[in-house]
Parts: sequence; structure tokens; C-alpha cells
Amino acid sequence: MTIEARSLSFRYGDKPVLREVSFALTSGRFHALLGPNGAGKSTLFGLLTRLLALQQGDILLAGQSLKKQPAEAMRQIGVVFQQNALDLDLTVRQNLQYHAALHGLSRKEARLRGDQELERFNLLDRANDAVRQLNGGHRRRVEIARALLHKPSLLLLDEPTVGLDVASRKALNAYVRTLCEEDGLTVLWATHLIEEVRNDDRVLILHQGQLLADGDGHEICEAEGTQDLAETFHSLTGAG
Ligand SMILES: Nc1ncnc2c1ncn2[C@@H]1O[C@H](COP(=O)(O)OP(=O)(O)OP(=O)(O)O)[C@@H](O)[C@H]1O
Repeated sequence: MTIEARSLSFRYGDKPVLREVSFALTSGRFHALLGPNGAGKSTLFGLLTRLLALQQGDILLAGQSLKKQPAEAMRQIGVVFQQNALDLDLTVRQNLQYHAALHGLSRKEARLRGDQELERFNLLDRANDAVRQLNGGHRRRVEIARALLHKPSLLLLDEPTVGLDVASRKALNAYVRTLCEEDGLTVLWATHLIEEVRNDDRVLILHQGQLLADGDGHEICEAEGTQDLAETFHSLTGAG
């Protein structure tokens, strides 16, 4: 499934935060939403997930406007927010089951899907541990497993590697890429870290609420006349 933003603008009070942002994601691809702190990435995620109400412009999910409340299409989305949203005192399995119940899965299905995802994430042996006992990288993996329980076709991740060490960041990034390759998942990965983005990714560069570039990484570099994405990011935003 794909998601499309059409001329999205958003302001907090009189402060404009997104300006005429338009893009359409390609089904089954890894998309990097790259922007310095304060660029408007989380606000964009808020709109895509309906946490924030649309002000100007529209978002289309599988071709249907969010204004029409397409519940079926919304169910195709999995989300991992920037802040940890697990209950630290519950076990890994309890966290997953609770979330699965919210998505309407039966107890039996919830257990089955939860264990399938934990196995895929190499965490089945931690199922009965309290989340508090897990390190940051493992907690993030549980959050992604949780976001995938209801088998969404679109996964949105807002700076999912915040607070992780370099090795865990790399592992998580690589893992999510395999989900695109193997499951055909469409991914939107927001980050301010250029090292999480590859030249052959579809890259959307957001700066001060404006989409300054949108295309394959190498195409963007060619258009900007730069050597690599780090240089492009720096020349467009001053960051990096
Ligand atoms: N609830 C709010 N009220 C007022 N201003 C806000 C609010 N939330 C965010 N902002 C401002 O909107 C701008 C964009 O913030 P946003 O969090 O969307 O950016 P971001 O790219 O996700 O950055 P970060 O990675 O630092 O979260 C920033 O200037 C921020 O201070």
C-alpha cells in the first residue's frame, strides 16, 4: 500500500512548521525522510498517523483521502514513534499481546503472531522477561515487532534509533531494510543521521518544513552536483 501527501501545510499557532509538502511513497521500498532536528519530521508523522488533524492539504492512503476516515486503509499502517511506548514492567509477550488485542486479534492469534515476530527478531527467548530487563536495541526490536503484529503493509518509523549505540543503530537499520526486501513492506524511516541513509534509497530531504529534495539518493546527488548524500544534505540544510 502507498501513502501520498498533497500540499500539506501545518502550523502550531502562528508558527508554520510544514509548507506545501507533497510526495508519494513507492510500494515495497525503503524511504529515508532525512531532516535536521526541528525540520518537521515528527509533525509530518503526526499527520500521517492522524495524531494531528489536517489543516491544509490532504493525505491519501491507498488512494483514499484521510478526510474520509478510511479505517480499512489505516489498519495497513504500523508505527514506531520516537519515544519508547512499551510498558517496562510488563513482559515482552504481555506488551505484544496487549497491543494485538487493541487490533482486534483473538488471544490465540495474538500469542501466535507475537511469537512469530519475536522469533523473526531473535527475541523469543526473552518473551517472558520484563521489558525493563532488555537493552535499548532489544526494546526497539520489540517495538518494531509490535508494530508488525497486525501485518501492516506500510511501516512508519520516527527516529527509531534515538538513544542506541552505533552497532545497534546499524543492526536495526539493516533489519528494517530486509523487511522491505523480503516482505515487500513499504517503509518511511525518519532520521537526522546521514549514515542511516544509502545512495540507492529513495530520499526525502525536509528542512524548515519544506521538502527540498525527493528521489533516489544518487539522482539527488547528480542534480545537486555533489559527491555523496552527506555533501548534498550539508549543502541543502547546513547540517551533517
Ligand atoms: N506541540 C508543539 N507546539 C509548538 N511547536 C511545536 C510543537 N511540536 C513541535 N513544534 C515545533 O515545530 C518544529 C518542528 O518540530 P518537529 O518535532 O516536527 O521536527 P523534527 O524534524 O521531528 O525534529 P526532532 O527530530 O527534533 O523532533 C520545531 O520548531 C518544534 O519546536
